[in-house]
Amino acid sequence: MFSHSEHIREIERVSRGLVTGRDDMVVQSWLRCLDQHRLDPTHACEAFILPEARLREHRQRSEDLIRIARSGLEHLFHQVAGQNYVLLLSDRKGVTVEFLGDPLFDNNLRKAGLYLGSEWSESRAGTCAVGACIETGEALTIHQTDHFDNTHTPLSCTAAPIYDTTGELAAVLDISLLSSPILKASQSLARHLVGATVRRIELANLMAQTRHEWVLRFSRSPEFLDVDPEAAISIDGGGRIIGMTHGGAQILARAGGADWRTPASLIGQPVSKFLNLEVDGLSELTRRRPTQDRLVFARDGNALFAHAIEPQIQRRASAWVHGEIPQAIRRLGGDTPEIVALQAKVAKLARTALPVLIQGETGSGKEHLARAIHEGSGLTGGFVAINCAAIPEQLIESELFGYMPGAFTGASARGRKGLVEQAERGTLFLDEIGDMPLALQSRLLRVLAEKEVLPIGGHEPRPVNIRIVSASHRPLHELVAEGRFRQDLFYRLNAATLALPPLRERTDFEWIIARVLERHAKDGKVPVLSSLALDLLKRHDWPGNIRELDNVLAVAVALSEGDVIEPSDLPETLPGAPSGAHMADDTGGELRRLLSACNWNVSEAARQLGVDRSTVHRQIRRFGIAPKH
Ligand SMILES: Nc1ncnc2c1ncn2[C@@H]1O[C@H](COP(=O)(O)OP(=O)(O)OP(=O)(O)O)[C@@H](O)[C@H]1O
Repeated sequence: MFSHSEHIREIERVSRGLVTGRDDMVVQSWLRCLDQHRLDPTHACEAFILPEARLREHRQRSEDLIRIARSGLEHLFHQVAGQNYVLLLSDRKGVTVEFLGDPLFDNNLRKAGLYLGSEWSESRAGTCAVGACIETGEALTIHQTDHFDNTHTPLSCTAAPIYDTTGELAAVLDISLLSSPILKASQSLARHLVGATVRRIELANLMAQTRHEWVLRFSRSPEFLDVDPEAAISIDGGGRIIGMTHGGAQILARAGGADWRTPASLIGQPVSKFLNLEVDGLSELTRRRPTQDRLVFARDGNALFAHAIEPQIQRRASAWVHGEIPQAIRRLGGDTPEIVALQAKVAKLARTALPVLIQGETGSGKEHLARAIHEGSGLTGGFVAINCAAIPEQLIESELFGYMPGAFTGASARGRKGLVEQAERGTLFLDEIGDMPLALQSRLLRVLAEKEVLPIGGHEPRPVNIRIVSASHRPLHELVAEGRFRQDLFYRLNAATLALPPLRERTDFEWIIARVLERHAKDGKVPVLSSLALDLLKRHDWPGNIRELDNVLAVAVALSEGDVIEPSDLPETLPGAPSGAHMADDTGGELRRLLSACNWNVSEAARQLGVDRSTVHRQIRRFGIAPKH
């Protein structure tokens, strides 16, 4: 048994530059303990466990990492079950934020510092696996008397660093034994297992963060490429590297003669600098081709098997199957060639993360289409809609971006999440985007460009992952030309435009009528139209589109005697009336009925008629219509 005094003597010899047979990284760590951390080997310290409140802060900061790492940790714990190993996940300060160990030994583990909240930084605990791993950025084993502090010499600990996708050290995974065989070599299997677990955690993290970009995975053997790749990088549409696992960073660094310890020399660089590959060539490396054909050459001459994964967004299990048009999108219309072409375009766009702009007259079904895009996307979050024309300008900001507690007079004490955050992992539908005030357009642009949101009164932007669908009944490019809409925002929103035909031009007019009639079934019976009534509907202009049709048929169903709707059940002004003229009946009876059905909400009545509010007001004055009290 190595005594405390022998241990101190060895450390002193090392400090004088003598060779003692210890691994070099242990020697370097002892020297750091003496010279930088000013620790005294004669002074043994108990393990330090953080108070509850501070531990909570550390855990909160590492929440995402813990979530991603957990299944890897559990899998590893399973692999070493029954061998008394303890697993610690520590943050980059060395604080244990997650712990898996046998509860039978709880007390002993806690005493030894193998516990939640223990701090294993080198400056606090002396040479230890977590601390030395943080200092060097490399996987290592600190076995028994390798520890600087005599308190920890019974332990054998193996740790590996976990890097984030930008190449910064984010955490350390440690696997420790309270008592172990004398030989350090006994821990080489532990090092191998920890290394493999960390590799999978980093890969899961890269995949979780990369939805809209390419991921390129590597392996030296074609057999393992698709099932357990060794490394991965993510690449944006312009061919620049935007993320990497540590293995990925090492491949790039080797290929480009750079140092993985300076990630800035890798992130943001064109992939072609490191690999004999351009972004256009990535589609050649997808699973569609046999693995052994997917060989990529690094600039240093090394060859690697590669697997490229196309940009995607997270989907539900029942996600879209290639080639099939989802139900929600099929419900958009009948099967005329024009509508089928529209459905096919919608289906293709739905499964991408591209922002879509919908243009179409009022009431033509823009929101209906936006919902179908959301449902067809397989996104796991919700559909959140905001009508920029319907809420006062000064409220749009807090509605969209939310606010912090006490951000302004009258703000709720708990603050409020904005619609942008409520749409996390889902779709934010911005209806009548043309009515968004210019000042807010810049803030929205920031959300889209930076993928983060800053609530009113907040200082820390929060990351968001949303899909944006916007709509306008006015051609947005005209508003841009008039200087009323920011051009840069227009381009951001308008990766693709979908133009909804007005009802009068729809080739599936009868299909739409059938759907609307189904909605107005009375006692389970779907009303039918006489051929004359259908003829009248076909000849009308429908300035208010499907919403107007819906309203007209609702009234007709209510007025009709039997199941058949006759021309007499339809508004007199219907056939072929030019836009807006159908309000101009002599008595204003139609308008009166509509206004009372809308609770005298003039905007709503105008919407249903497909005319301006001022037109409705003019007609109200003209006919002297007033609400009944
Ligand atoms: N394809 C469709 N089939 C059946 N009903 C539809 C269809 N599209 C829209 N509708 C119905 O038409 C009405 C108007 O649709 P929606 O609100 O989507 O239109 P909009 O263009 O967003 O209107 P606005 O311009 O006023 O915002 C709704 O009652 C909706 O259910």
